[in-house]
Amino acid sequence: MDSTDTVSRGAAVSLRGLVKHFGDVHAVDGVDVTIAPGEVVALLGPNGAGKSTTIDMLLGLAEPTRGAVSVFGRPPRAAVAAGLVGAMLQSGGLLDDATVAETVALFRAMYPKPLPLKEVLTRAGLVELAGRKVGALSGGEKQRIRFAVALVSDPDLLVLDEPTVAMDVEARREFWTAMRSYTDTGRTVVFATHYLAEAEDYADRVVLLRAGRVVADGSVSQVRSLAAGRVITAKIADADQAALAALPGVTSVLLRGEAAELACVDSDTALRELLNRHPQARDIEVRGAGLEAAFVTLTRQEAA
Ligand SMILES: Nc1ncnc2c1ncn2[C@@H]1O[C@H](COP(=O)(O)OP(=O)(O)OP(=O)(O)O)[C@@H](O)[C@H]1O
Repeated sequence: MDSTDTVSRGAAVSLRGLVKHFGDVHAVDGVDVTIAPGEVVALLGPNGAGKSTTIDMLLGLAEPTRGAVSVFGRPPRAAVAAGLVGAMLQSGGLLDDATVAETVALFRAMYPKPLPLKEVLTRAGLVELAGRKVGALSGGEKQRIRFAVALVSDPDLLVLDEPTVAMDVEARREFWTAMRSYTDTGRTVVFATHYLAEAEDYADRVVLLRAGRVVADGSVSQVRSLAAGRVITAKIADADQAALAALPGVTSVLLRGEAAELACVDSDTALRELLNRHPQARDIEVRGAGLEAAFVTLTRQEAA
């Protein structure tokens, strides 16, 4: 047994050299990620980055072209069959004529030791909707049913593909409160999202994907500082957009009259060069950039 095997045995999720091609499309192109039990991991990336394809392989819904997936040391399907994994997918079909309680009861019947019905309904915020027909619910309410279904087996790992996509701000907040009470019990969560604020607020770790590859992997603050770590603002007379953009350490420039805003991967080098070339620059400020700036820079850099 090599050291990688030792690591993946204790891991909640191990993705090794994972590749998925659809003809010429390299949806996932060599992903290596190990997730420890208890981690809450956000999968971030622009459209088509490979998030859903990765999740499908993680759940055993798609076979990798190459590479290996294990969940709690087992093949994904075995982990799912053992009730270790709960999933909330974008396309999960629901029966419109069944009530909320009937729907949850149906899924409970699939597992040997499901959570009590009342507890599932409470955790998913569905107690008041229990008797309602599924077809009469809003998009956000249906998402709560999908969350309940993901919880019925009392899984150790929850996998969520854009869980709050149809929810308004209040529903999203309630969803994450419910999720927090679940993760506080030490469960592992992997969620894909387009909302950077959700990754920032709820994930311990961010895995940033672009074109099927991992372009950043670390805590929110590590990923934030990896790319557009800093933004320099300054007033510069006779500034030239292209010349500023060509300064070492600068990734992009916004220029309005004399006011320049420089997104930087290396703000120390950029600032030295800026003052060298524009000694008259004034009102200089250097500040940290948000996760959104890092996201834009990292995904754009790779595209170039
Ligand atoms: N069944 C399929 N057949 C052919 N191409 C596919 C298939 N599924 C996904 N793809 C392609 O693989 C790439 C990755 O898609 P994927 O759905 O995994 O991305 P994503 O990051 O989840 O995107 P989004 O944020 O839009 O959901 C895309 O180019 C997509 O068109």
